[in-house]
Amino acid sequence: MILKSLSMINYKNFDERSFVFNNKINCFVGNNGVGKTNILDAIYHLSFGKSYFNPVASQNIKHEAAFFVINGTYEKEQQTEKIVVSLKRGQKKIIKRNGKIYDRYSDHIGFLPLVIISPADSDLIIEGSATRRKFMDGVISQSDKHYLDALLKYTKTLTQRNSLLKYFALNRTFNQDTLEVYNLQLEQYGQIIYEKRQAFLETFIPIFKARYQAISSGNETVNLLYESHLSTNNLNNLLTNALQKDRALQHTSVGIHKDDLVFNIEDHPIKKFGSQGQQKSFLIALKLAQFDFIKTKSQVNPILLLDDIFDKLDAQRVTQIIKLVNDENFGQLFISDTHADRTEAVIQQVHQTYQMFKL
Ligand SMILES: Nc1ncnc2c1ncn2[C@@H]1O[C@H](COP(=O)(O)OP(=O)(O)OP(=O)(O)O)[C@@H](O)[C@H]1O
Repeated sequence: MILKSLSMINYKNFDERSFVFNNKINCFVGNNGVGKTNILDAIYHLSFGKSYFNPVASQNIKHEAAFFVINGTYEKEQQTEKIVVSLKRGQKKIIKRNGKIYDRYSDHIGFLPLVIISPADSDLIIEGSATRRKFMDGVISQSDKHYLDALLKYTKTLTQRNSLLKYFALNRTFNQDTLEVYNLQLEQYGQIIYEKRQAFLETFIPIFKARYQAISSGNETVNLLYESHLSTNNLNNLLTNALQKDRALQHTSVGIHKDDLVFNIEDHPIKKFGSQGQQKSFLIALKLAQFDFIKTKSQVNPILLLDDIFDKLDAQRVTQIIKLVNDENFGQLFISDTHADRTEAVIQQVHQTYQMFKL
């Protein structure tokens, strides 16, 4: 799968901009703030229908403009695929494939597999469990439609159940039967998600460990541990046991929306006990394992976006990573960096064709 060309109108700091890409490696170089990351984010938009960096959709429209349009032309399985993502202020986002609007955004997820490695990934270590669930969801959803479907239904039911708990509290009323309807739905979808997360990690953890060993210089052991309320009991029982607490809190305190993925080094949390270098290697290993996993599942080489990669790693590590992906016949790579010379020196070592875009 190759992204042949990209054009953007009113996307973040760009008025109008078009690029025709190299089939292998593309580098965006320029000073801080010229919009290198924004271009990568536009490519991310074409795969996921949203920004990797800014969850508020309207903030991706150029200041003072009324809309943005991102247009990508891909070659996939000898077919040309035209993807358009557009947003007008105050309206719903539109995603089109070959002129046809998707009824549901989720139908598009996984069609153009993509992995991004960015300095913002450190949130996975620093922030709360939601970012790590989002990571798991992102990896699994790109190769499993049933997972995404169960996740969307679970999230919708959870919102409804929470609204009901608020309604009960506000109106000093309670109805077990109505709540039970939601409990059963949460149990049904939650069990699917729990089992799929477990199965995913069984495959993913060995890949991740191998990637970490390959890119780290040390011999330390790393691990990922899945934590879920559902490992202790089924969700219906958990919801029943938590009823008084949930009524007091006016939201649902147990379920797979509280799952976490613990990042360990030598059996201790990497957040507290990992060095800067170990944390960086950990994050890169996670993302490369994501690349491997999606590639195996979807039989497509995901597009790989390397944002500001030198911010995380020294030139030797960067070369190692690019060689690694190159050796394994990767698809297409997009890199952003402030220094053209540094990037070019690394790229030339992999003996691939490439294109530099100076911004
Ligand atoms: N909605 C928007 N409208 C206009 N400009 C925006 C919008 N959102 C972001 N920007 C601008 O985009 C620029 C940042 O772009 P980007 O993060 O892509 O830079 P970069 O080239 O990757 O920089 P760095 O090397 O520092 O990472 C900033 O100048 C910011 O003000």
